[in-house]
Amino acid sequence: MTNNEDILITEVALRDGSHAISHQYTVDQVLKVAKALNDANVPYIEVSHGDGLAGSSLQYGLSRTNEMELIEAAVSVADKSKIAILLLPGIGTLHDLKEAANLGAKMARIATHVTEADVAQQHIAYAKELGMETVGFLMMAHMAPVEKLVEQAKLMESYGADTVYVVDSAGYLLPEQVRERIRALKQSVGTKVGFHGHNNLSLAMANTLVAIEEGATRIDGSVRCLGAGAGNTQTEVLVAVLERMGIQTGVDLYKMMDLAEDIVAPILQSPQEITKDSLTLGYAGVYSSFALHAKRAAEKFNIDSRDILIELGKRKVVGGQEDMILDVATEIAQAKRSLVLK
Ligand SMILES: CC[C@H](O)CC(=O)C(=O)O
Ligand SMILES: [Mn+2]
Repeated sequence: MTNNEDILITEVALRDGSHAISHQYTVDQVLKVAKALNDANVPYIEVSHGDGLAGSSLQYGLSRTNEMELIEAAVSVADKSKIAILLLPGIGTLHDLKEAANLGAKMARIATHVTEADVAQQHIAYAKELGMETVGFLMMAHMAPVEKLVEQAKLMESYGADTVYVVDSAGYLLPEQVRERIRALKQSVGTKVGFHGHNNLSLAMANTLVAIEEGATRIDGSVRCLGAGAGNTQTEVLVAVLERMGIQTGVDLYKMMDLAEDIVAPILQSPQEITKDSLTLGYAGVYSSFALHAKRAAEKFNIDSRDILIELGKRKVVGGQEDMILDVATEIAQAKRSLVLK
């Protein structure tokens, strides 16, 4: 490990948190957050649209600022931290990856649905060619049995991933489910293993600690829980807990607390809480980034957003199927109307 730390944290508020603020980051906000994270010795800072490079679109939500400008801003203030980007093959391209690398991004996290690692081959290989550290990011990890996850992680490894992540995109996994997944990966792949949690069932911290117990050494967190849904494992809290457990992260706790309170809290449109919508994401196993889309659809059709999310969970909708949110909302509204007319 670099820096003799036990756990290396990747701060995701400037990427996953983009979902929570409808992709409205400004250069000034990114400069301030990235500088403070760098000063607090956070090893990796992820910066991208919430849905990864080139995510800015009507389907996923338009960014206020071109993400390449945000990446450039973060790189300009990070002399210790490395800037990471997220890329979902099919949304981001090799061209986007190259542009980010040219701007100084040092880590490429290539994200696929948990059963679709094969679409990451080109992107992982190209990131390696560009000299970047590479992560295979297996999203919606609850949707595949452990053996399938292992098979997909092995594929990511064969493409050149330095680390493979178990990504609990819906915040659905229970601690024992995290345990069996991380344990299986540790037994079968030679890469480092990481964990990315969401706090929709208030289990992000517990799940992260179980992941660490089973040998995960790369952990994602979002300061002030600034991530999709109820947010991720809260970085400053994680640093404090690990410090008490005698586990070194190298991150300065007071500086993280100050950043959370003074810089990040004012960026939030509302405090990150486990609301009825985010709780439903975790309960139904739905992508955390769907929360705001479902809320808007519910308002438009005057229906309960929880009904939309539960139905999306039943249909096992995955990332990239955001258009289904409106379809499901329309169907629920029609069914409601026909009930009234009967
Ligand atoms: C849509 C990409 C997604 O937000 C990536 C991620 O953080 C997750 O799956 O949890
Ligand atoms: Mn996430």
